[in-house]
Amino acid sequence: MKANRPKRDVHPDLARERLKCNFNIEEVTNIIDGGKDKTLERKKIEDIALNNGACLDEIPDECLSIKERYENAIRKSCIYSNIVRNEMLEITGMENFESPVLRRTADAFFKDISPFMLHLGMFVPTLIGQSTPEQMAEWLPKALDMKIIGAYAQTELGHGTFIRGLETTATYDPDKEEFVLHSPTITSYKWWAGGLGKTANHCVVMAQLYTQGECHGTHLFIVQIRDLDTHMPLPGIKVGEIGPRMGFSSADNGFLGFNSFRIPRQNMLMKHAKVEKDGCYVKSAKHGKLTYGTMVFIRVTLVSEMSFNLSKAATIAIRYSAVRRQTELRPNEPEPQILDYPTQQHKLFICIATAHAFQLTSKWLWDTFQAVMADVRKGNVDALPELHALSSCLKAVSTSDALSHIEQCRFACGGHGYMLSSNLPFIYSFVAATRTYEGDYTVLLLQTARFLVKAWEQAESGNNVTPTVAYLNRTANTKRVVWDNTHEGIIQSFQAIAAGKIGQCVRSIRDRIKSGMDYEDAWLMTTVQLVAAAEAHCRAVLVNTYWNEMIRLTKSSSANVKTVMHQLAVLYLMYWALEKTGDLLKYSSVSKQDLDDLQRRYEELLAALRPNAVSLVDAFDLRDEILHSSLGSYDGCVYERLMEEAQKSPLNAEPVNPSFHKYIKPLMQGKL
Ligand SMILES: CCCCC/C=C\C/C=C\C/C=C\C/C=C\C/C=C\CCC(=O)SCCNC(=O)CCNC(=O)[C@H](O)C(C)(C)COP(=O)(O)OP(=O)(O)OC[C@H]1O[C@@H](n2cnc3c(N)ncnc32)[C@H](O)[C@@H]1OP(=O)(O)O
Ligand SMILES: Cc1cc2nc3c(=O)[nH]c(=O)nc-3n(C[C@H](O)[C@H](O)[C@H](O)COP(=O)(O)OP(=O)(O)OC[C@H]3O[C@@H](n4cnc5c(N)ncnc54)[C@H](O)[C@@H]3O)c2cc1C
Repeated sequence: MKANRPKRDVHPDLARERLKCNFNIEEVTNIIDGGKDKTLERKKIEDIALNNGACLDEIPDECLSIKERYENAIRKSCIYSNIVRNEMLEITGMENFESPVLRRTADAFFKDISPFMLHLGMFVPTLIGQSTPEQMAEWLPKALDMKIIGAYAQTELGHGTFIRGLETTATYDPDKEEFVLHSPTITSYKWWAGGLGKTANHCVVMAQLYTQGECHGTHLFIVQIRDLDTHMPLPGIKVGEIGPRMGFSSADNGFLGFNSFRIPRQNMLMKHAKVEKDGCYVKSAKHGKLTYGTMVFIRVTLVSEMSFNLSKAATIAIRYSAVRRQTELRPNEPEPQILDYPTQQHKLFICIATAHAFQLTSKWLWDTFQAVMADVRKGNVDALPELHALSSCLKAVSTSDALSHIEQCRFACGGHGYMLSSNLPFIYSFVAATRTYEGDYTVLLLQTARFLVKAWEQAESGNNVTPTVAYLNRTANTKRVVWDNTHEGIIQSFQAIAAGKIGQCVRSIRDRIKSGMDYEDAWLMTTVQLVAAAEAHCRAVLVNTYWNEMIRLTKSSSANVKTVMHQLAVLYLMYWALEKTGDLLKYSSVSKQDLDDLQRRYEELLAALRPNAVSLVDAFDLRDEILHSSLGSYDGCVYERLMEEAQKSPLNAEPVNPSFHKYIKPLMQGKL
């Protein structure tokens, strides 16, 4: 079902915008992609996906029933995974099966979510991260070759956050050398796993391990849940889909219950702990939380995922704003493009800057993750707490910021932004889920806060702390930092805010303990402040990393590219400084005059960026097939596309709907 769309001339307003561009777009694209070779590789992979059946559906997905939508998503997922398996992985290399480039081509097929996403997104990474070499040899080739399709079943109806509270049990039976999986209560039913409801025939299950009469906490097991031939659930398995959701509508999120269901001993994923044939439990992990590794991995990848989603929303809203005209400024003058309104620029330019900030930070985070994992493989887990703290806060803040900026993009498109054909509601509901899944925002910031409180205490007593909190060594014992409106000054102010807030948390906890509370209650009473402190730390990390990476990556760029990349980074610093004026007043010597100057400079910067705005989103290089938007296509033919999409509404298939004769007419005639 491939729709042939008419090729149109570029809207004159967009064409004029492109003539104003004063920098080399390709250079910026190369920076975002991570180098010229990476851009070429991405384009090659996109060509393969888009020339091989990426489908613009004749009937929009949103006009289909739940069942039709799922079936269409499965049809396309099969085509897509075949292309990934047979063609794309040849280019990226099998080890890069999770490359963001592959991920973004998937959007050419699915406005919503592929039911296979969690197979590649979590099942395969769990096999890689949690298996012994023998288990990997057994399962991984089958999974990569789509001979088995998996899900990640951790969350239960009763618990998502508190993993130690999960209720599913895996009890070892040494006589048969099997584990017996059981769901003892309704709340122990697995709930939410993507692809579990109808698609997966296997899944990774997190369950409480019992052996020799003792509980050893949560461990991971690989479980076949459906017959590979008939796809019927195996005896002892109760599986289904959880029902309609805000987004993720084609991902068949599922529930799963076990009735004394048996699996072989070898199906416990035994990289970090094992159960011997006789039932003896042996732990080899040097760190108690290594079984949570897949979650850390996904949290790391989500930062780049947020950059991608934000760049899509920004492209749609900025191209639309260049074409949309509204309200005469002066009598008899043409209505301006809405992009000329500084209020519109304020909503949208931060989205471009944030997409850059997240992209550059995500590459740095990925390198950090790889280095820590290499250490872990050698048995050194010293850097794991810092990685956990860092990935937790960056996941929380990037998903939360992306969500609010994407909502601003929708606001920026007025009524048309509310149309599903704009794609903004799909992008929004996808990103809304990311703020919750893989660790809720508040919960993850509280994890970071635990690390920060310990780091603050170390710094306070004069000990050196780890790199991402090194600013505490400088600022832990300082009251207020001297305000300086350069980029270094603003970055230092963010570090001072973070240090000030963490210090205030430590004092609050100590005061509460002094007044008779135990540690747990004192911590609990301080959690509102602790969340704010962890967020402030994350902002300090983001501004510092974005700035340093921007400088590093533009060293050999042309002058105008340097300028525009510099402008975006300064805009990012100023935007957040102005958002946090209360904190600046509290933790730096900033004056009212300084803040007024900052506001004025920010407004001047919006105006300076205005001529390059459309080209900056062109530099994201998002093809129309990936954007799926009536408002954001490269040619800017917004009104034609809106009308075209309206024609596809099933309600327009007939001039008069039967409900007129059945209900409305009798009502009009007083016969109802
Ligand atoms: C064919 C088409 C496909 C195309 C797609 C292609 C590719 C896809 C690629 C990318 C796509 C992008 C993204 C989408 C992919 C997948 C995502 C989709 C769906 C989401 C799936 C899920 O949501 S899975 C479920 C996730 N669940 C959670 O995250 C639960 C959150 N809870 C926790 O993480 C934890 O349990 C906790 C941290 C809240 C608490 O744990 P607990 O055990 O109670 O620990 P504590 O007692 O509080 O702490 C003790 C101690 O441990 C430290 N710690 C905790 N966690 C970790 C860790 N992970 N690592 C290291 N250390 C850890 C903690 O800090 C404490 O330390 P201290 O005692 O020293 O303070
Ligand atoms: C679209 C989607 C896809 C998903 N896919 C999967 C999947 O494939 N596999 C899987 O296993 N799971 C999956 N999940 C589940 C997801 O990981 C959990 O929903 C998430 O971790 C949050 O847990 P929860 O639902 O138990 O929320 P809760 O923990 O019940 O949170 C509810 C509220 O309580 C607050 N709260 C909870 N604990 C604390 C605390 N200690 N301190 C302060 N506040 C707290 C939270 O901040 C939140 O405001 C998915 C969820 C969604 C929405």
